Amino acid sequence: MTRTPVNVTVTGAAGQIGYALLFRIASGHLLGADVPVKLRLLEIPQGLKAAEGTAMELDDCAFPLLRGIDISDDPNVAFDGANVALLVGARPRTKGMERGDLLEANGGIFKPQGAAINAHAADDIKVLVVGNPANTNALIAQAAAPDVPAERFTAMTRLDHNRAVSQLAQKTGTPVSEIRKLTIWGNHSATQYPDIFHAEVAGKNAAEAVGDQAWLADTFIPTVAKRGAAIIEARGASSAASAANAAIDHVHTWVNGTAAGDWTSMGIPSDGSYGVPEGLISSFPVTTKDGKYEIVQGLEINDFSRERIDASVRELSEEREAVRGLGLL
Ligand SMILES: NC(=O)c1ccc[n+]([C@@H]2O[C@H](COP(=O)([O-])OP(=O)(O)OC[C@H]3O[C@@H](n4cnc5c(N)ncnc54)[C@H](O)[C@@H]3O)[C@@H](O)[C@H]2O)c1
Ligand SMILES: O=C(O)C[C@H](O)C(=O)O
Repeated sequence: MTRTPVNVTVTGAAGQIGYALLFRIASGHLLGADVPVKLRLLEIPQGLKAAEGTAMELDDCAFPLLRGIDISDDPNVAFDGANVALLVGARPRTKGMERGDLLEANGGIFKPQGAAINAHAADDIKVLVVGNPANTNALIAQAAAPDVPAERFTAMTRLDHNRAVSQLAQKTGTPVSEIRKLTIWGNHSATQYPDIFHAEVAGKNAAEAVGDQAWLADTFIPTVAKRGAAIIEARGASSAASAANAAIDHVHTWVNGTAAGDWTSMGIPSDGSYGVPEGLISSFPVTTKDGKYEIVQGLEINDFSRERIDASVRELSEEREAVRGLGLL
């Protein structure tokens, strides 16, 4: 039986991340090797021509799973019937800029997009916000979509998760495939907290395997938390291929499930777990199954972790207040 194609809307399709992302969606990495997709690309008017060029290249790949590409500068058209929405289009951070500086510039983009999702997306819509500041942009879009279940709006911390896995693998001389149960808590920003106290390296507790508190506090955490800025400094542009890869991982895991004995990190609306105020879109350890996620419960949080989780969550609360003040919530 031929499966109905899944409509995947990508905003900012002509940008750097878009260019790295679209080809992988079309080749089956987002949803699975047997799932046909239709791409709906949203750009601003100045980006339409470049999006058309990318669409020509997508055609030229003759991807068997790609069943159509529509391009629009109207969110009401681009989100019509969307099953998955990847909100990438935003203004990227440039050298010396903190993510907070972007709140006002990008807030205006996510409110109308949330409203268009509310009015036109399919009932099973799943939204991933990549554009920064991702957690608070997701909150803005969610607030503008009162008819969509709040938990369908998520923000990307999978890139941070993958960065942390890689750093830990390198430190312990272990393959990435042997690292499990790592957690990113809080905001996708320099305050995020990559937590290895419950992680495992080849089945052993990661903090014990590392056995080096100074490395954890002074090297690992800052390296992961400031990796985005380090990439901007080195490349002169923000991370693109690794961000696209993380977006693929986030949605693939959400739809297809986490492996037994492991979890992942997602920015999701808090239900109050671990003392994170309800409603903030904060990163948590989650397991996924049948297209739904659940926060991993019952983890013991030591003082070192508590302090860092609280600091990042405080920043999220401040961002929420700031966008409230701007009338975006
Ligand atoms: N969450 C993460 O881990 C993570 C990682 C890397 C980058 N990012 C963020 O992703 C975003 C995109 O990065 P990029 O490198 O692709 O930037 P880019 O500037 O190359 O591309 C952004 C694209 O978005 C388009 N755009 C702007 N406003 C739009 C709107 N209202 N509707 C549709 N399209 C719109 C632009 O025309 C442009 O083509 C940035 O905010 C960046 O900071 C997030
Ligand atoms: O840090 C940035 O501004 C880009 C992105 O969010 C990243 O983490 O690479």
